[in-house]
Amino acid sequence: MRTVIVAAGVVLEHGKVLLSRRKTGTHLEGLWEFPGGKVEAGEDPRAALRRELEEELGIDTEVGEIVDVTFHRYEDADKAVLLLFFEASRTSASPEPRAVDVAEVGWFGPEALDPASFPPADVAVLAKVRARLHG
Ligand SMILES: Nc1nc2c([nH]c(=O)n2[C@@H]2O[C@H](COP(=O)(O)OP(=O)(O)OP(=O)(O)O)[C@@H](O)[C@H]2O)c(=O)[nH]1
Repeated sequence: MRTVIVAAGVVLEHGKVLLSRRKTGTHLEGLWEFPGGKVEAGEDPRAALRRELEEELGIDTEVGEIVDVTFHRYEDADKAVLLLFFEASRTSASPEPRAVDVAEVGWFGPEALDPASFPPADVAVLAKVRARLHG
């Protein structure tokens, strides 16, 4: 089984977190997730996250500290993911997020962070993000 490295962003603004929904036809289609994607061979994970946020949501960001690192095996897809969740913030010049290459995008409060709507690999980080939103 191969392991893919994925960089995902925890973008908080005004007590809400930015989430995107996976497109139909992809692995885990329809679920909400922290926007991001695969780190390419030789790519700096923070640079990968900036690139993915630009490609998928059209936003310009600065990537900060690690929020969580998780590992999960998706037996059905015959792949494992090493997920690097980073704090990220929009630069002052950034456009508003829009669904460029995701099904949907939006800002959500803590009550929306129901693990049933997210990939199983996100359970631990969801608890941390919920705590940050309440804090
Ligand atoms: N961006 C993101 N990906 C996540 C999260 N949680 C999680 O399990 N993943 C998994 O990490 C992988 C992200 O890769 P991707 O979005 O670039 O890849 P993909 O579906 O196009 O994969 P494929 O090209 O292998 O079919 C997917 O398997 C996705 O299900 C999350 O919160 N954010």
